[in-house]
Order: sequence, then C-alpha cells, then structure tokens
Amino acid sequence: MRSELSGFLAELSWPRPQAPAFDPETAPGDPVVLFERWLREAVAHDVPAAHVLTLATVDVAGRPDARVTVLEDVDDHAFWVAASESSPKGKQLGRVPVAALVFHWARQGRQVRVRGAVRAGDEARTAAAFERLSAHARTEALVDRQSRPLHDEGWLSNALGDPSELLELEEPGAASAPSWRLWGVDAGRMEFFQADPEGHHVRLRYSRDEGGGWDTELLRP
Ligand SMILES: Cc1cc2nc3c(=O)[nH]c(=O)nc-3n(C[C@H](O)[C@H](O)[C@H](O)COP(=O)(O)O)c2cc1C
Repeated sequence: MRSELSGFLAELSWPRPQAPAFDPETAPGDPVVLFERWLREAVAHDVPAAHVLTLATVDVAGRPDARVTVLEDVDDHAFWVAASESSPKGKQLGRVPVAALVFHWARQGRQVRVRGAVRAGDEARTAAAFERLSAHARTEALVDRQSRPLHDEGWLSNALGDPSELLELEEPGAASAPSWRLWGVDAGRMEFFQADPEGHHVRLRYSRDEGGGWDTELLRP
C-alpha cells in the first residue's frame, strides 16, 4: 500500500542543473582545488548557503547521526567544522574520530562528499574561529548547553538576553569557550557528482594514496 505522501513525492522533480557540463578529463589533480572551484561557482550561481553541509558521525555504539552545520575552513586537506565537546556531535567526533560530510548544491545538480579521519583543531585555530563568531554564537558556546532539553526557557532567554554581560561575566576577553573547538575531517576520500539533465551524470572519486597523492576513478552514477 502506498501512502498519500508517496504520490506527492513522485510529482517532485529535480531542478535542471544550471552549470556547465563537468568534464572529468579537465579536473585538477587535487580534489580540494576542485571543491573550492565548485564552492565559488555555487556562490556565483546564487546557490543559497553554499557553505552549509551535512555532517555525519557515529557514536560509540556504532549508531549513525547527521546534522546540518557550517563549513569554517578548508585547510591542510581537512574540512573544519565547529562543535562543543559536550554536544552530541562533539562527543561523537571526539570518541569515534571518523566522519563524512556532504554538500548539495541543488541548483547546479552538484554533490561533494568527503570522508576521513577526524582531528581536533589546536588552540590557535580554535581561537581564530571563535573570534569570528557573532556575540550571540559566542554566548551560546560559553553557555555550552546545545542539544540539552529546554526545560527552563526563562533561564535560557536570560542567559542569551545580554550576550555582552555574559561574555564579560564568564570569561573576560575569552579567547574561546572551554569545550568549543574546531574539528577537521581529513579528506581521505572525496567524490564529486555532476547531475546531467539527460541522465549522463558524472561521478568522480579521489582516494588518497600512501604517498599522499590522489588516485581518481569514475563511478557509475
Ligand atoms: C542552516 C543550518 C545551519 C546550522 N549551523 C550550525 C552551526 O554552525 N553549528 C552548530 O552547532 N549547529 C548548527 N546548526 C544546528 C545543527 O543542525 C544541530 O541541530 C545542532 O548542532 C545540534 O547537533 P547535535 O545534537 O548533533 O550536536 C545548523 C542548522 C541549520 C539548519
């Protein structure tokens, strides 16, 4: 038996990709270079929130989890995201240090997948990212109660009501919040998908070899 929703879903279509065809023959040897090119093209094509990604992690019991978050940086062949060590994603990243992330730029019919080992960012990298946060986000990081049940909304709005006061009170001139940090997902494997209106989709996978170079292969879409 099919639900009413299945008919509704069947009517939905993908937007036609508004991007030049992707010729894997011309792809650069380094996938991070290709990622940056596609990210900039996504922004140039007005893809909303092109720097927003889905981060997938695993907990100690092997249960998968995923959520949307923001890309902070790409550097040293790692994709950097921010999370408190006490949040579910922070615990998962710290205790089971492997992760995958995916970008989907629907308007262009593009997907980029990244999978690899996770490393914690050092203090300097974390402090530089903390500095870039809004006052509200810094307060959230200092309050450090993300994903806890919201039993007492009054307490929360009081805490968030005057960020400057909280920032002063908790950590004058704080360089960061104690458990908030950057996490790097190493690009051990990256995959680029370019959808084609006629169905001739292209999938190009890069895998890091033992010498630190990259092997590439085309996959059936
Ligand atoms: C567009 C968008 C952007 C988001 N950006 C962030 C972010 O930068 N950092 C963050 O911690 N959560 C962000 N979130 C919320 C996360 O998806 C998630 O709800 C939260 O981080 C708690 O995840 P956790 O319980 O797995 O730790 C964002 C959500 C959306 C929809």
